[in-house]
Amino acid sequence: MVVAKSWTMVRHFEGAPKPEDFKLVNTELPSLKDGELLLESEFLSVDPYIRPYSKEKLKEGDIILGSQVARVVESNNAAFPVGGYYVAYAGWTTHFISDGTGLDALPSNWPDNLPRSLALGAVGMPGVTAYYGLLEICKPKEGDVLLVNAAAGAVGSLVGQIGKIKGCKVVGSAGSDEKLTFLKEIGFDEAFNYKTVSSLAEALKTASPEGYDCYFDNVGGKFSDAALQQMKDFGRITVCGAISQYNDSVPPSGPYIQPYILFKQLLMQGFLVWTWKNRYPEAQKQLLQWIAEGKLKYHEHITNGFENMPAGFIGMLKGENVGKAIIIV
Ligand SMILES: NC(=O)C1=CN([C@@H]2O[C@H](COP(=O)(O)OP(=O)(O)OC[C@H]3O[C@@H](n4cnc5c(N)ncnc54)[C@H](OP(=O)(O)O)[C@@H]3O)[C@@H](O)[C@H]2O)C=CC1
Ligand SMILES: CCCCCCCCC/C=C/C=O
Repeated sequence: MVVAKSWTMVRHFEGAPKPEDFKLVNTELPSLKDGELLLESEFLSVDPYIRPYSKEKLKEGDIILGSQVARVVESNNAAFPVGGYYVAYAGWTTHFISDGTGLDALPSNWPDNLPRSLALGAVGMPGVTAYYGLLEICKPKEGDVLLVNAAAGAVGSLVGQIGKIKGCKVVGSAGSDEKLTFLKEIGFDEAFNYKTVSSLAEALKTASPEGYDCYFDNVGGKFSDAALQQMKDFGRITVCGAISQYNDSVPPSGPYIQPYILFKQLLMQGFLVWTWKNRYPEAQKQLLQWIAEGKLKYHEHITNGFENMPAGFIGMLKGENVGKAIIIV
């Protein structure tokens, strides 16, 4: 008999998630039926989307949303043999039973020297987000100036590097000086700490006096208010995230952006990686190749221990991570 440990939501988050919003529960799993398999989570992912989506997708007592790389430990389904590794969206749990629906095998050419946790990061959902969100919406061209915020995180650090591969000048913003050093190490041309600059507008102008052709927005809010004013005519904007607003219970009223969009003739489009689900393999193949060629560097921020998962999640939302925040069971 297997006991699954799972993190459940005690109450809906109000403002920033707090340790007391989470409860660890043990559940005895039943024996497998025909066609079922038992999986054990090896790596789990903590991602910003959990904060906004939990409101509409979860009720109190449910297992927290999330994905993992899990190994098949028992199987009554010949299509999923013991020992196979899959990415699943089974939530914050150490073990789960599946009939195979929704399990994604790791890419078949997974190199022996790469950690499987990358299937949750640079070669997984965040990697695919950076790839299509940048290339299909911002459509960067050689010589373009690209701006990305939350630049030292899972998505942002890849966006900047893909921008460099495509011949852009890349400017990043992040929330600590340690992160700025990281951004320079992975090839960003300019980087500033949005928490310590005296004026966002001035920091954006100093980093690129001629303005920005492409803006990959992970943050929204005041940062975007400032960034829109620095766009060049016909600039392209990917609205990928709005992390500065996920904890707001009342939407802030902001400057109204229509005049900037109108007079600069900007293109601004929301992006959800889920829409690109059937094109994951194409992006993953390219991401793996760039990693193998040394053109794309990945960095992981590891929290050890399933019992520390809420702390890893809360810490990521506060900006403690450099690169992809991962939990090792
Ligand atoms: N649209 C889509 O399909 C997807 C969207 N996303 C979005 O992309 C963004 C980045 O996700 P991901 O790379 O996984 O996460 P990150 O690894 O970038 O971690 C989140 C980071 O956000 C930054 N942050 C937190 N609060 C604020 C704030 N108030 N203002 C500015 N920055 C803040 C922190 O960095 P710092 O120290 O710099 O503040 C923190 O490290 C998120 O908005 C997420 O929702 C992610 C995946 C898919
Ligand atoms: C129950 C929802 C699972 C969705 C996982 C993928 C999230 C993609 C969209 C992210 C948006 C903002 O972070």
